[in-house]
Amino acid sequence: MGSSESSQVIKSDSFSETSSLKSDSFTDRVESESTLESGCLSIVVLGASGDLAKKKTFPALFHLFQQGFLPPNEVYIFGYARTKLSDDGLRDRIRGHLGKGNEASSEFSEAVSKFLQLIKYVSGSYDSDEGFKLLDKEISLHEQSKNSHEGSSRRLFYLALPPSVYPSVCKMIRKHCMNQSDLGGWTRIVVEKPFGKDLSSAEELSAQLGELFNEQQIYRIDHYLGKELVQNLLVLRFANRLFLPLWNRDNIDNIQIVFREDFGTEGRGGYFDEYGIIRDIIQNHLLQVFCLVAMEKPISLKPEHIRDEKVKFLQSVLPIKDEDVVLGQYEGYKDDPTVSKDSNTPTFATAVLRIHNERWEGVPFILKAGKALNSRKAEIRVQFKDVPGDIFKCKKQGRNEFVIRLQPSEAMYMKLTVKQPGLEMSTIQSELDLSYRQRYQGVTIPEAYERLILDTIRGDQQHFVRRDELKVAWEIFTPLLHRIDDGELKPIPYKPGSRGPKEADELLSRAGYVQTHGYIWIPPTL
Ligand SMILES: NC(=O)C1=CN([C@@H]2O[C@H](COP(=O)(O)OP(=O)(O)OC[C@H]3O[C@@H](n4cnc5c(N)ncnc54)[C@H](OP(=O)(O)O)[C@@H]3O)[C@@H](O)[C@H]2O)C=CC1
Ligand SMILES: O=C1O[C@H](COP(=O)(O)O)[C@@H](O)[C@H](O)[C@H]1O
Repeated sequence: MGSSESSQVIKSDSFSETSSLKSDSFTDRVESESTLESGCLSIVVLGASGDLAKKKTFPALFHLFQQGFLPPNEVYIFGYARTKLSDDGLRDRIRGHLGKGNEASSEFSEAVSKFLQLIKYVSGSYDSDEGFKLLDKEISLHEQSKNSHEGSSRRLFYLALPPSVYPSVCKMIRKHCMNQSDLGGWTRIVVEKPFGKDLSSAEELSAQLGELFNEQQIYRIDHYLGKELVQNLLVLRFANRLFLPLWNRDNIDNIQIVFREDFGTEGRGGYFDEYGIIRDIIQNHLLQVFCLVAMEKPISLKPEHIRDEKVKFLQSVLPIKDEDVVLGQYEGYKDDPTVSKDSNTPTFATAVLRIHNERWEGVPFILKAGKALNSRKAEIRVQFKDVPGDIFKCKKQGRNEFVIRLQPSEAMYMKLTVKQPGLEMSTIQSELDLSYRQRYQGVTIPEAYERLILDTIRGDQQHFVRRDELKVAWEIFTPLLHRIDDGELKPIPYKPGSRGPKEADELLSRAGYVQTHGYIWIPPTL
């Protein structure tokens, strides 16, 4: 990319125009740099025949369409992949995945039909000129049909593709499908994880993409950053006086960030075996949550200020020691014909991360993720230190814990010791509970992808991973990953449907976590 064109694109991305797109995010009110534009918008889903496109990308686009964020007079959606399909063939593939519970209503069917009519399919390969020339022609036809002025149209390319084809696809987009940006138009690309396999491959990929697009045009998506309770973390920490004095090594003993799934790698064994649970979940999703839980307050909500703080925090993470890691592999994992018979790939991992900074020195952060476990949930568990001077002799009952349940049943609850109601002066464990289903009845929590795609259209990179952030994330995990790849660390077998290897619980208690016995939080029912 010529430098003048590159700077022109940056400039156009910071234009602020009036918009027909709805905008109600609080970041808009607090001096966000996100753009508000109108004009022709072409959304291109590359890999449209695939699993992610069908299950996440098209449904997210449909929900945005239903809410009026993708006005039919401005927006057209293109699916692109190698598979030979007609427009109707693609529509039939995705139709059944668009519902969110109200499928029976005629209003819903009407919305589905209108949405599907906005979709066109173009077939072509990922590295040949013809397919992308054809794609450009179709996009241009759409832009002309909307009387869009050259230079004012917007083109969003969503790469729902294996990362191995990112470089060739990006080259083709750059060569054939770029938009002029002189009237505020833009070209943006969204790339999925896994972004590389280790530090050097990620850096190589970043360099390849960096030659073609500038950082303002690249949206590295991590869908955990679009989850409601993840988006709430900065508000919770920095808009509540209550937490400010408590959120540090003086008060907090340990923090867990946990991801559990109650199913295995079904249907994705080939992909998973190459990557494993650390690359699939911990290095990206859990690490992003970790940043938001522990980073310092950004000077504003501008995307660069937030991402600067994340990078600074990640740079203070100490190298991970082998004795701070437990790996597991569920029994039966290798029965999948797409998985190597002598696979050393972990499907479970617990890693204790330690921070070298003033706030967190000595506080272990325990990142845990596993497939084929006994439940499906993701949560953050902040365990406070014991109360000094235990006059109620209640220490053994449990410590205060602040739990943020990301999914399912979004909630925040604080485990407290209270007086047992009645005549006796005895204590029990209870909770202050904010359960979203109960507190926000009738409010639909948007899907992560829905929010993040809207951000890409608005040009808000706050919830996307910056290149230097990605680099530090890989720096933290690459030495450990290489030791696993070389077979120096081996996963311990565990039974599907269990808690994972018992060694992980032993590591947890070595790190200082004290389990509360005889208490369990039950999500309130309506
Ligand atoms: N599926 C999921 O739940 C999630 C996926 N992701 C990420 O999203 C991206 C897409 O995932 P997913 O949809 O599952 O992937 P798929 O394996 O379904 O691939 C998507 C499409 O890419 C094309 N494709 C597949 N393999 C190759 C190949 N080796 N070379 C060229 N083209 C290929 C196929 O289209 P055709 O042959 O028609 O061209 C396929 O339909 C990946 O980066 C993945 O890691 C991230 C989070 C969750
Ligand atoms: O990125 C991925 O995430 C899913 C879990 O996402 P969730 O939103 O359902 O928690 C995981 O199943 C998959 O292995 C991984 O690639």
